[in-house]
Amino acid sequence: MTNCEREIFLSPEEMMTMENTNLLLEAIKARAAAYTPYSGFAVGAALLDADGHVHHGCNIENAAYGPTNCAERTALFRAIADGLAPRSFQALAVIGETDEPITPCGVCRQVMLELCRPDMPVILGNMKGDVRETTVAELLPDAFGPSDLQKA
Ligand SMILES: O=c1ccn([C@H]2C[C@H](O)[C@@H](CO)O2)c(=O)[nH]1
Repeated sequence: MTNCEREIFLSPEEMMTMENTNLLLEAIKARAAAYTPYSGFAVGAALLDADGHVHHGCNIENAAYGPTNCAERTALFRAIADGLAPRSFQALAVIGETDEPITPCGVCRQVMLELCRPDMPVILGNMKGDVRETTVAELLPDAFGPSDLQKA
């Protein structure tokens, strides 16, 4: 057996790290499309669906500021508009040029809770390579969510 033929076995932790890295790389690709004439702060998001497909999102700013859409919501709304089922997603990665791994705004946290399962992993990164993994529920404790209206 040559070195090339030898199989490489990865531990579950190593597999997880690889999947997170891949999704963050997709978020970096998504970030390239950011429209940020006001803040100059580009953010990218990548949403992994149940079939393994990735949906890109970027922030899209507005002269009136308020209508600005964050990268996270762009990815989620795009996937829902494309017909994917709410709460069917596997993971969301987000990246921006922050000192620590980027942390989503409150509006995006509420939208994540609406459209993702509470235990869905959220992988947060920055352009220096720092990474933090959390979940939708951890990002929005004590939340008012779909179950409170019993329309989930
Ligand atoms: O998690 C975040 C944080 C901020 N932004 C955007 C909103 C705005 O366009 C810019 C500055 O807040 O970054 C995101 O897209 N996602």
